[in-house]
Amino acid sequence: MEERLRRTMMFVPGNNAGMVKDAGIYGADSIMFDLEDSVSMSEKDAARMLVYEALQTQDYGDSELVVRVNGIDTPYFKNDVYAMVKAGIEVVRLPKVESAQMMIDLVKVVEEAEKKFGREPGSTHVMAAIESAKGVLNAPEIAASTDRMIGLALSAEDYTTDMKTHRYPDGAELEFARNMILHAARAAGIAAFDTVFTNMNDVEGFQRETEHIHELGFDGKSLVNPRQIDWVNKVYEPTKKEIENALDVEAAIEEAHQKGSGVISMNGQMVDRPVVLRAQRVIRLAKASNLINEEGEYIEK
Ligand SMILES: CC(C)(COP(=O)(O)OP(=O)(O)OC[C@H]1O[C@@H](n2cnc3c(N)ncnc32)[C@H](O)[C@@H]1OP(=O)(O)O)[C@@H](O)C(=O)NCCC(=O)NCCSC(=O)C[C@@](O)(CC(=O)O)C(=O)O
Ligand SMILES: [Mg+2]
Repeated sequence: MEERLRRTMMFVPGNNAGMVKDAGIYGADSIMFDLEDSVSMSEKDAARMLVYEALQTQDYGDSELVVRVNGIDTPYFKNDVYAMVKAGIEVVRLPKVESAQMMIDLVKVVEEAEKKFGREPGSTHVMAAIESAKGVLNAPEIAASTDRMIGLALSAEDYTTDMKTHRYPDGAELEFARNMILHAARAAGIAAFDTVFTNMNDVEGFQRETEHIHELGFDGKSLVNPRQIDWVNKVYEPTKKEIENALDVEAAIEEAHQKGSGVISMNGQMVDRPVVLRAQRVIRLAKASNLINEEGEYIEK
């Protein structure tokens, strides 16, 4: 199956009826309804009901549907998971994950809910938000904790609090966590999401951070505002040169396969499996940015 693009995962406060209703119009790769920290204690039940209703009635297009449930040690957790699985959510994101056992405990509740509400067993995926030093150090075992896992996310607001620091423009305080999470995710074959950027007025800072995490190899970022979607997509958009090279690689490897070989030389450059996999990712990103037409050619903008 073709790997899903997850450049943009937008938080939508679960108690905001307007935002929940319109969340599908912005074209986020993933929409993440939040039942946790953007919802006050007094609104937890109302938010869960609002999101449940919206999942039954709204059309969110091609966006992947994710919910951030309340923490496993809260009184809301089980009701959140049951309601969201009943509504057919695609991914449950567990916040403040510090151990593989927390993911195993989540999956147990997801399994119960799938059984109770007649959902296909195994159809609900999960992901972990890493928000503490303990979570970062245990990232490899968390990433490998269950077959349902689609990704790890860095949650820098809680993480920097746990580390007794705060966020700085150069992001030095996040480098260790970013590298741990990225390596743990890649070793387990799942996605890695960088953290939210919360200063809406600092567009330059947002772009700088996105370019940095794109270079490191993250799949994308968690976002708090629809304006950030285009900014991320722009950074992840391949260049004309990258696209043309990827199309050449695809053609070259096709020719190699016809000759019964897995490797070929293209303009003096060896083309083998890793080069092909990178080219395929460039082509997927180019298609998502409407930069390749039906005939598989680059579209000049
Ligand atoms: C930031 C701001 C207040 C700015 O307000 P503003 O009013 O300036 O927004 P504008 O740009 O003017 O809005 C223009 C139009 O877009 C609509 N619109 C805006 N935002 C939308 C959205 N998110 N979803 C759908 N629609 C949206 C809006 O309704 C309007 O629609 P309309 O009136 O029709 O034109 C607003 O965006 C917002 O509330 N964001 C969500 C905040 C949130 O969820 N925080 C919790 C998650 S972080 C966390 O918990 C930390 C973490 O846990 C993270 C981790 O774990 O990763 C960790 O530890 O790090
Ligand atoms: Mg948090």
